[in-house]
Amino acid sequence: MRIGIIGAGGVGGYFGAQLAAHGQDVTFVARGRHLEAMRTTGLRIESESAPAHLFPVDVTDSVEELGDVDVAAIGVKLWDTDEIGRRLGPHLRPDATVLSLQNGVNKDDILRAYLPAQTLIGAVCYISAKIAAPGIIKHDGTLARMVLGEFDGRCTERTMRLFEAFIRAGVDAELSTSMSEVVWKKFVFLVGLSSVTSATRQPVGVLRRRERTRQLLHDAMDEVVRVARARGIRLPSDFAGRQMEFVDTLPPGMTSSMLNDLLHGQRLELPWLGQSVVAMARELGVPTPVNDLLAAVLDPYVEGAS
Ligand SMILES: NC(=O)C1=CN([C@@H]2O[C@H](COP(=O)(O)OP(=O)(O)OC[C@H]3O[C@@H](n4cnc5c(N)ncnc54)[C@H](OP(=O)(O)O)[C@@H]3O)[C@@H](O)[C@H]2O)C=CC1
Ligand SMILES: CC(C)(CO)C(=O)C(=O)O
Repeated sequence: MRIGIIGAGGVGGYFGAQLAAHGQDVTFVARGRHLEAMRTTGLRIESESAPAHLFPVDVTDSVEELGDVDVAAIGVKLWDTDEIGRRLGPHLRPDATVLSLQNGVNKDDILRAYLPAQTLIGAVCYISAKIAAPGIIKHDGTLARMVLGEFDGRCTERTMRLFEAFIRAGVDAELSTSMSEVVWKKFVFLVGLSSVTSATRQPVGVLRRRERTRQLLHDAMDEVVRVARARGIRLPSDFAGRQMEFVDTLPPGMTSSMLNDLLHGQRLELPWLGQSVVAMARELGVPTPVNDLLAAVLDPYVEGAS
């Protein structure tokens, strides 16, 4: 398969490198010093479970050059989604497949505005990875999970081909027939984890060990479950409790991509995560005092360090 990876950061760089290292024809779109390093020294994945070094790397700075790919996977931060959709849409083949590796519950709606309707499939990934230095992606722990599926629940040849490509690349992949629930389940976990790790500047091991922060994490997730249920998403009412069991399996040093951005003075995805929960909850009349407070505490950092 000819695969374009737009945004070669923590997520795009990791999954793209694994696909390329296992036989797929991958072109990355990158920019700045990361692009230069990928051109000169390649793309290195530092990982305890799946280290890799691609050299040479097929990399460009032009989204428009991906016009003939079979699959385009989007791995930019949420604030760059509109730009990517606008640039990619007119160049895509009508039979291409697009998947967003991003977080949040409105990533696919943003893209739908720019892409031919049939191109988009659902995707949700679980991984902790970041650009450690130009050309180098650091994968923390061993979690590398990808859930894929058509939004209408059908099992199609294209989702099957992609699923098989991820499995061959060593990714813990799964095909789902209920992608909107999958997207919301990740959202519940991520909103809680990103807001609480960022507000406390602490990793998951500390948060789950201390009674108060454990309760805070549970309650932040539980409010998102209430918002989801008020919107008609079929999540069990005790889903936050079940997510705490998942939290207990994570490596103690794991944080979140938002805390990584905060510590590096970068913009935060908060408007699409915790702050969007607060906005949805207001419309629905669902009380979310924990997320209101966390969103307010993090608000001064949303635009990054000036
Ligand atoms: N990191 C993680 O562990 C996880 C992240 N996610 C989600 O995945 C998404 C991506 O996050 P993450 O991988 O951390 O992000 P990163 O910041 O690590 O990577 C994004 C990359 O895309 C580049 N980029 C943005 N726009 C363009 C463009 N027009 N042309 C070329 N390159 C571009 C950025 O460059 P520049 O730096 O110059 O902006 C950056 O190198 C987010 O929605 C995040 O929430 C999901 C699961 C886990
Ligand atoms: C919590 C985590 C690491 C899980 O994939 C994530 O999605 C993020 O921090 O953006």
